[in-house]
Amino acid sequence: MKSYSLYIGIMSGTSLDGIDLVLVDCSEPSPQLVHSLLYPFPTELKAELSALAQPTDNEIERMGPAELQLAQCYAAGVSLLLRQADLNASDIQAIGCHGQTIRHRPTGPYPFSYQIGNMHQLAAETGIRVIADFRRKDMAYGGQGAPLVPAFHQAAFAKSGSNRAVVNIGGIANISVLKADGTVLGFDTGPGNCLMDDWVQLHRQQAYDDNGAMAAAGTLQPELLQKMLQDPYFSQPAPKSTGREYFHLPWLQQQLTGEVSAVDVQRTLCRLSAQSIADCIKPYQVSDVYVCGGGVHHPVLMHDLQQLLAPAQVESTNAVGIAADWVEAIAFAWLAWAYDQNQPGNIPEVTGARKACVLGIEYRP
Ligand SMILES: Nc1ncnc2c1ncn2[C@@H]1O[C@H](COP(=O)(O)OP(=O)(O)OP(=O)(O)O)[C@@H](O)[C@H]1O
Ligand SMILES: CC(=O)N[C@H]1[C@@H]2OC[C@@H](O2)[C@@H](O)[C@@H]1O[C@H](C)C(=O)O
Repeated sequence: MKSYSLYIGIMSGTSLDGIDLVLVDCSEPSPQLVHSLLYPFPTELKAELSALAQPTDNEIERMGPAELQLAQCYAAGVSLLLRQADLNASDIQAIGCHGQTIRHRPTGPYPFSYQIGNMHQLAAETGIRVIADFRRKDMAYGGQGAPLVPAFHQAAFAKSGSNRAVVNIGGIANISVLKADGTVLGFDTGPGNCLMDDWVQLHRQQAYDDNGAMAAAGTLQPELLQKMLQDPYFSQPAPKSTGREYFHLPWLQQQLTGEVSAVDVQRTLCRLSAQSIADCIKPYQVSDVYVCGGGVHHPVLMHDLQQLLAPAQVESTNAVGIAADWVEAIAFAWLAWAYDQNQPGNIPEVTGARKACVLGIEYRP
């Protein structure tokens, strides 16, 4: 009889579009997705997490209750996932939980990165071991603490004999270049969907530009694009990582000095994401580009990427059998598995850490 090694991955990313939960079988060399669900944030908690992602009033008093409520949501999501998969807590080896990033300041004299979520509460409520706090060990060795998914991308997508790229387009976008010689590069390229989300929220009160409709209605403004691309983050060398405390509505509003219509701004923001991603991949002459994260559902963004990266083939990770919506959550299940195997989860060449480390801390029920 086949034996399983089941891990749960939980990711709630910078878009705050909900909590991604996956059940993954790690008994095979390539982790297999067994079940998945998107658990919604209660409206008030979403608003509070969004507020905490920028400098705001009374942060500590607000963070405490927010991280407890977040853990309760994670636990409710786990309970639903187990019910739907007809499994018990005792069937699961561990949960790998990213937590919610509320601040990421990887540079300066005192770098730090906060992923909140009361992990003791999550372990207590689920009765399952939780592995969390994945970023700070890498930072203790001088790394950026991000991106961490390149190690998983290498395990899941690398192909000997060809240069491939994997692009995650969430709120922020990050790339992994998996080279034919087995080495890996990776970093955050800048905004993925976050500025487009902010803009459509401001003008149409929608959480995101569904199907890229607003971007499709606009015309690219080359001058605005060039101005935005002048931001020093885009030309900064790797290792580098960024977040919502940098690419946010005030950043965009600072760029908008002339008269440009709202739809033209949205079209240009879409190209900004595509162009900043493509500029980073182009030098490596990759044959295939696999895209994951919510950006795969934005046809204008995918079209721009294909146009800018041709002759490389741009497609969703679905094309190689890994569900594009769940790659990040699968990566955190895999990082929990890597913790149990005493296997490093970071790639020093990516994060800039002085050494490869086993990432995470264990919380026992
Ligand atoms: N149907 C759609 N049309 C257009 N855009 C979409 C669609 N579905 C999702 N998206 C975009 O994808 C985003 C969510 O992507 P994802 O869940 O990968 O982000 P995240 O994991 O929260 O962020 P990060 O990877 O930065 O942590 C949404 O905010 C939206 O901009
Ligand atoms: C600090 C933080 O939460 N960073 C996220 C964010 O979302 C995308 C990009 O910015 C990436 O650097 C990272 O997430 C993925 C999971 C990572 O660490 O690889």
